[in-house]
Formats: sequence, C-alpha cells, structure tokens
Amino acid sequence: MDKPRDHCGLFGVYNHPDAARLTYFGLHALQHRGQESAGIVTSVYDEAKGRKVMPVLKDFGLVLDVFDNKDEFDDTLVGDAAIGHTRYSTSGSATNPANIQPFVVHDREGHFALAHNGNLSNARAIRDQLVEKGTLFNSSSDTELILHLAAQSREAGPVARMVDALHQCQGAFSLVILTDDALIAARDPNGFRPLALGKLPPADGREHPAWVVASETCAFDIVGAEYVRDIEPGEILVIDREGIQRVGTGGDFNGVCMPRKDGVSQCVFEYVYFSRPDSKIFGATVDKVRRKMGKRLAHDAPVPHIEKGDGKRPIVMSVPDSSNTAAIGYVSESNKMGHRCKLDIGLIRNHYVGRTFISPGQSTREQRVRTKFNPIRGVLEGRVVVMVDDSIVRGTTARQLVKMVREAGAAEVHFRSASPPVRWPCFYGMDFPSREELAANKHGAVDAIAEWLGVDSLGYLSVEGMLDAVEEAHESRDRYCHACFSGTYPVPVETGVVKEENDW
Ligand SMILES: O=P(O)(O)OC[C@H]1O[C@H](OP(=O)(O)OP(=O)(O)O)[C@H](O)[C@@H]1O
Ligand SMILES: NC(=O)CC[C@H](N)C(=O)O
Ligand code: SF4
Ligand SMILES: [Mg+2]
Repeated sequence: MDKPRDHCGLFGVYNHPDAARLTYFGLHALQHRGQESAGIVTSVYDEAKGRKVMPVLKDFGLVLDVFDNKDEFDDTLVGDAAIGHTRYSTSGSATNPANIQPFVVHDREGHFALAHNGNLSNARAIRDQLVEKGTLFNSSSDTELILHLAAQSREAGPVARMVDALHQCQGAFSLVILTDDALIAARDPNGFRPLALGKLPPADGREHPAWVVASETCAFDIVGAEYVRDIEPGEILVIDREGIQRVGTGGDFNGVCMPRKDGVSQCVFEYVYFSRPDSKIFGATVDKVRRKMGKRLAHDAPVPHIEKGDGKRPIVMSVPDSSNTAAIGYVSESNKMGHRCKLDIGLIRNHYVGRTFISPGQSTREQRVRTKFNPIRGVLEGRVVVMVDDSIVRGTTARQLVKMVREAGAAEVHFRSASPPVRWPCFYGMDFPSREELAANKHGAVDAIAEWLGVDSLGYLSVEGMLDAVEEAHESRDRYCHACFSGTYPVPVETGVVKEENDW
C-alpha cells in the first residue's frame, strides 16, 4: 500500500420517498472517502410479508459502477429511509465481499443496517469476548462487532440495545444505523470522524422535512439539503416518526450522550487532506482551515531567498487538487511578508485517475505518478519553483514530481508540506503505510529527506503552526487528534493488531 487511505463515507436519509436516490447522489459527493466498495440499504414495508424489510445493493467498485442499473432505484431500493457507505478498509480485507458495507442483519426484534466510518481501538478485546460466547462471524471487519454487541444486549428495544453496544466500543466510530423504525446517527465520544445533520423541505406534500446525515456537508449540497448542525462527539441521535413530529424543523431529536472520558480529539488530518474543501466539518469550512495552514507555512518554511537566476519571482505551485487552497494561502502570506512569489499552474492532473488508483501489477510507482500528473514546460523552464503539497507520507508523490519538474527545465525545485512530517501510524480509521515506510522515519532529519527527494530545500508546517491555523479558523486547538504527527495518542490502542488478522 502506497498511501494513507481515506476514511469511509456515510450518508443517511429519513422521511423521503426517494431515499435511495438521494443516498446515491450523497455517496457520489463522498466518493473521495472510499473507493473500494459502495452500498445502499433501504427500509420499506412489504405488503406480502406484512412487515418491514431491508433491501440492499452493494458491491466492489465506485458508486457509478455499483449502481449502474438505475432501475434498481424503482424496483429494489424502495422505501423512505436509507443509508449508504463508501469504503476504504482499515479492519478486514479489502477484497473480502463479506466486509462490504452497509451490513444488514435481523434478530428477534427486527432489522439493523449499519455503516461505519472509523476503527474500533478495542476490536480485538470485543472479538475475543464474543468468541467466548460462541458468536459466529460473517465478516472479518470490526464493524460487525457492533451488531453482535447490539444483538446480545439485554436492554429493551433495538435503539436501547444499540446504545448499549456503542457504550462498549472504543476508538473511532461515526455511524449511520437503520432500524425498522428509526435512523440513528452516532459519533464516538472523541469525535474522531465528522458527521453532520441536515434537512430537506417536506417532500410530495408531506407535513415534515426529510432528515439527512452525512460525513461531510458537500453531500448535503448535492441533494439540496440544508446543514443543521454537527452530530456532537458522544451523541447518539435517534430520528424517528415521533421525533420528526416533535422537532418540527429543529434538530433536537431524542438521543443519548456517551461520557467523554478522554476529551474530544477530532482528526486534524481531515482538515489537512481527507475532507473536501467545500465541506464544513468540525464546525469550520475545510477551505478556510487549509488556507490558514498555507499562510502559517509561509512563516514556518518561507519562500527561498533568490540570489541567482534572472531575478524573476519564484513560482509557487500546488500539487493538484488537495493542496490548491494551501498554496493560495502560502502565496498571499508570502507576498504580504515581502517574499515576492507568483502562484502558477505547473502541473496538470488527469481527473480520471483517482486518489489511490490501483495500477496493473508490473507498473512502477513512477509510472503511476506520471499517469496522474504532467508538467507544463513553458511555465517551469528556467524558473525557481516552490511546490506545495498538503502532506508527505511515503514520499512517493513528492519524489517523482520533483524529478518530473526538474526534467521540465526548472532551475531550482523547493518543496513545502502544509502539514508536519508524518511519523506515526493511525489507529483511528486511516490505513497508513507501516512506520518503516514513512519518509520521515526512513530518512530521519529534514535535510536527509530533502536529499532523498532531490530538492534544493524542504520545509514543513510545524505541529504548533498546524494547531494555530486550526484555532484561528475555529474556536479551539485542544479538540484535535494529531497523533500521526506528534505520537500523542488520545485513546489507548491495542498494538500489534493487523488489518487482515481475522480473514480466512
Ligand atoms: O507521500 P505520499 O505517500 O506520496 O502521499 C502523500 C500524497 O498523497 C496524497 O495525494 P493522493 O495522490 O493520494 O490524492 P489527491 O489526488 O487527493 O491529492 C497527498 O495529497 C499527497 O500528495
Ligand atoms: N475507513 C473506515 O472508516 C473503515 C471502516 C471499517 N473499520 C472497515 O474497515 O470497514
Ligand atoms: S492519528 Fe492522524 S489520521 Fe489518525 S485520527 Fe489522529 S490525526 Fe487523524
Ligand atoms: Mg495529493
């Protein structure tokens, strides 16, 4: 694996006659969060059976491929409540079809469908405990454990049993859950992963609005929903018939708050790289935070001082698209500081190549980067170039691009990362390369990394600078996890757990 893999994308709808279609569009907007598989489950009353059923359609591939037969939305995925998921695996193999979400099960009281973004940090302990009780497992993912805990709970009613289950989980879990009567949205007490509540005007002459839940607000925009608020860290929100009548157009459904014993630690990497700039997560727009990170980078790692050459201003360029906003912030602040530089586009990105695209066996990493990017010689030739990317993880992207930009005639190539060196693994829902593969561990000091990358200079945003930027854009610097940059883990983790350890 070459890259840190993104998280998963979640979407849920309640009280809309076209729930599955809305979910389909929502999942398109969340495609960047997971590209291994996609799925949608709906809840509908089956006249013949005289009870609720939960049709499901899920498979490996992108949203567009999984739902290529649009008739499914009229014939199969019917009902006025739905949840959907796009997956990047963190626990349980990516190639095991049993791990594709959402999961649908039924027990003594009806159905549960569940979609999860995150990673349970006590998954092994829960699994061992369930094994002791003779539990039969259908998948190798941590997500399934939540369903067993709910099924085995002695509490009364599906919602109470799910609440009981979630109290036993630790680590990262943003969830959308369907029961036969409710849509439940939950976020772990640390709030590692984002989750937001939105609403749509009443559909088809209905009296009450439709309610939507999504990992990022860009999924609300695509269906025309209005952002209402975030699901709070530790909150388990229950959206049901009684609730929609009672809250009117507000968002105060019944719910439970789990105790926040470790404090709140939302994933700062969501701001650095994962989330889309047009989304609002953790109360701030990603675009705004990224710009601030770029501005702060201008202080932590300034534009190089030019003595030689033709006296032209250095060109600053992003590695499109995820660092575009950081590069804008970097240039505006640099010029404000008197370090003259010019923002330009020196790399063209092929948009048909995804975030972590899988190349056929023999191709080299260099080929992969070349398939994704091509330099513009006319812009780069003879110029001092400062490349800004959002992060350097394994360094594959930076190293190949530097070579490419030099071959296109750049006189000097400098590299700036709008986040600190990544040195530690993530146990909260992001799949990282092993510690040994991280460029900052493999090569050590910044000078040594610079030499390996083949750059004239290399600079990173500091951990302090990153948190300053977050604080400036938002109210607090204390409510964030930065373990992969700092090694400070907010929630204890089970070490030695391997992603495929439960695969057969
Ligand atoms: O140091 P590395 O191991 O190469 O990883 C870092 C790169 O990976 C990400 O881009 P990616 O190509 O995954 O996605 P993007 O197109 O959304 O930027 C990130 O934006 C960096 O460019
Ligand atoms: N990236 C994620 O959020 C993954 C969710 C879950 N742990 C899985 O592997 O399916
Ligand atoms: S370790 Fe890094 S990627 Fe993982 S939750 Fe913390 S900040 Fe996010
Ligand atoms: Mg990138």
